[in-house]
Amino acid sequence: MQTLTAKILPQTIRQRPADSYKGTYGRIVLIGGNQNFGGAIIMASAAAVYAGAGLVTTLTDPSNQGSLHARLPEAMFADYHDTALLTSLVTGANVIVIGPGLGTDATALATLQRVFTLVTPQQTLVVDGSAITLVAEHQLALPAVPLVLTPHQMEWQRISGIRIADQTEAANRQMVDRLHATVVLKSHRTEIYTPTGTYENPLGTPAQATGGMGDTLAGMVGGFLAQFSNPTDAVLAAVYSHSAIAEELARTQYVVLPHQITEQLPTFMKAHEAQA
Ligand SMILES: NC(=O)C1=CN([C@@H]2O[C@H](COP(=O)(O)OP(=O)(O)OC[C@H]3O[C@@H](n4cnc5c(N)ncnc54)[C@H](O)[C@@H]3O)[C@@H](O)[C@H]2O)[C@@H](O)CC1
Ligand SMILES: Nc1ncnc2c1ncn2[C@@H]1O[C@H](COP(=O)(O)OP(=O)(O)O)[C@@H](O)[C@H]1O
Ligand SMILES: [Mg+2]
Repeated sequence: MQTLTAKILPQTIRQRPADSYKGTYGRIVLIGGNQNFGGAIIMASAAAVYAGAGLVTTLTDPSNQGSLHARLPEAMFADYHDTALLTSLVTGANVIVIGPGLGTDATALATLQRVFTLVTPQQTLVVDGSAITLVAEHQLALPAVPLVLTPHQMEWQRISGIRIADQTEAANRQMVDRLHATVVLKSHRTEIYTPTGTYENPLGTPAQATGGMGDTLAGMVGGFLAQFSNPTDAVLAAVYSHSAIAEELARTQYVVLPHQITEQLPTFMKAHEAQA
């Protein structure tokens, strides 16, 4: 297992070319947030916007529209019950993030299944939170597209069948290769299994142990994938940045709130960008 270093940041985060516009930096849709978990998809969407994704649309329960726009006017809203709109937005996206706060009821399942049938190999799909639980509960086949899964240890147990105590590198690798996905296995020391390598994130702090921290990471992963050319590097750099910012904040804070990581992203990325 390789240990990630700060080198992944300038390797991934590029100075923006002058001759560019929002379309250059990707079109991302984030799907989730039922009537109870609206905060999850709002945090994920905010992370994608602050990471620099060009155009961000949030597909969620309509009860979340007001809070989404109050918190994040940069994001567009769509009702995830509107199947025609969902189809056109998913079809037009480069990156789709599904799962934060999606829940596991019939609407959530139908939405996930619809997205699985719509995505194509030209897109990248990030599957997080409830969407992972749904795949496990209903034994759904994952679509044959570039896939990133971001389970915590219990979600990984559900989808892989490997109990938390038995989640060794060898056991995880066998399952990752069967899933044909990049897997970000989140814990106090997150591991990233890519098609070609395995990485340990050396950073992270218990100040991060608060609800919404993973929702924020899912949005960052999506935001990095939307705009940086190497998808593996994009995932690695997002994981590293998430914890590096948290560690900086934890020097003076007992707990780090997910939205505070998001707020630091533009400054952090500027400090670590490579020169063109
Ligand atoms: N503000 C919000 O709207 C929030 C919504 N959330 C959403 O709630 C849904 C359910 O997700 P949860 O993860 O809370 O619930 P889950 O039931 O999926 O997972 C939590 C269970 O996993 C166990 N577990 C074992 N190892 C763990 C580890 N390393 N990290 C985390 N849990 C571990 C916990 O003890 C607990 O029993 C998701 O869709 C999520 O996005 C949560 O992110 C919390 C905040
Ligand atoms: N003690 C810890 N040390 C380091 N990182 C942690 C710790 N506890 C939680 N995290 C990080 O916080 C995030 C939690 O993700 P997740 O459980 O999906 O949260 P949520 O679904 O509530 O947003 C992961 O990135 C995990 O690595
Ligand atoms: Mg989560």
